[in-house]
Amino acid sequence: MPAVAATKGPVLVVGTGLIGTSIALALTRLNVPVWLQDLSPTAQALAADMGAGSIYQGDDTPSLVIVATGPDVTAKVVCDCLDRFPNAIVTDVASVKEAVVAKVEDHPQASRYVGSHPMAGREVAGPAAADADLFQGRPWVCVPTEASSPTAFLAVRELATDVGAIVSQLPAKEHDQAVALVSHVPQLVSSALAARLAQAAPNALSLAGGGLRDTTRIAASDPRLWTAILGQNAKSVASVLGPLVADLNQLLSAFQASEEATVALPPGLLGAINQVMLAGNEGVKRIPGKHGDSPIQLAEVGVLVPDKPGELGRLFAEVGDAGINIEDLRIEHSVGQQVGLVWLSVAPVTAQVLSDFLTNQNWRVVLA
Ligand SMILES: NC(=O)C1=CN([C@@H]2O[C@H](COP(=O)(O)OP(=O)(O)OC[C@H]3O[C@@H](n4cnc5c(N)ncnc54)[C@H](O)[C@@H]3O)[C@@H](O)[C@H]2O)C=CC1
Ligand SMILES: O=C(O)C(=O)Cc1ccc(O)cc1
Repeated sequence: MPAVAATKGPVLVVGTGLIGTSIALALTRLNVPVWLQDLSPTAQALAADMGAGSIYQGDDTPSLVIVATGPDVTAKVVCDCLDRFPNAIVTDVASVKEAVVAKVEDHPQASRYVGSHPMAGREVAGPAAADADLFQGRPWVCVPTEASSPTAFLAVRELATDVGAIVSQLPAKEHDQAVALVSHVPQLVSSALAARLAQAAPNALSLAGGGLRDTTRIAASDPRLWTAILGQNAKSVASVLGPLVADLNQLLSAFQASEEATVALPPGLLGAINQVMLAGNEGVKRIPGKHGDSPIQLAEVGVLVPDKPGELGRLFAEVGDAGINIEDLRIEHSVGQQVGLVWLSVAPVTAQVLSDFLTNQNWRVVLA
């Protein structure tokens, strides 16, 4: 993050929930003056108490307005802000862009608007969950309209860079298609999968491991926000969901054939399973690495860590002593066990060295 912000304040954040307050915290940390406004007096006051800025009193003029309300009201709030602040640049952070841009483009002052979308968030809504580091190293898409001025575009780019994000640019329609694939349909699939668990027997749930946790983490997301997001991106979501459902139906037919078959393995079933597994292997390899750079292959080293205070810290310190960088991390917990399985992702050439080193230090090590 730059030590000196390029963003020229004062900045007005309208909507001091998770995203608005996170941006406000990041800008305040850079000494940019920030004003906060929310329909909810509680959200507004809590954001101010968290150190995100001061409550907007209505008599000063911001240079930049960031609209961070739900996507269903974003276009209207952006247009209101273009009217209220005749010299300010206005951006928004809504997860869907085509519906917002289509409405704002008709505004006579649309040259002062550039849309944006930080690709970072959390399952929890509201200012209490905000984090000044939320956007560090995360993608941030700038979505200029035909009317956007270069000055407005530059201001929004600078905002994204100031909060530590990696900036890119897309037209609204392409943006919406891309996020349908990488964010909106994954949310639906995760929720639909987790919904299967609602009536599951406790015995079955007690067997849950990392696989289920990984695939259902985002099912805890805010239903109100996601209903608005998905409703606004229906066309693009349908274009991803349709082929996915077709693939699942094909798989289902292969499995159902086995229910009716007289032989244990009906022809076609294993081929259909293998095909989806191979296609999945190809797809997952294409997800970019942690800094948005080209996909990197990492090796995982599993370490059994006692469920006691300080043990994780001790493990990390010892990995540091070995001179090895932890690229990523996940933890599997088992019900009723006093240990957790910590999976350390490291450069493949260092995996065996790390495993030997930690074994020598009396850790229980598993190589993936
Ligand atoms: N939650 C996430 O992970 C991400 C959300 N976004 C987008 O950011 C925007 C905000 O999302 P969150 O911060 O998660 O929601 P949130 O629910 O935490 O905050 C939204 C805030 O906007 C306020 N608000 C609603 N209408 C308003 C109005 N007319 N004037 C002033 N305040 C108003 C609400 O009172 C609430 O405090 C949404 O458009 C969402 O699509 C973008 C990236 C990630
Ligand atoms: O995609 C993810 O997993 C996130 O990082 C969270 C997220 C949720 C909603 C968005 O509009 C953008 C990002």
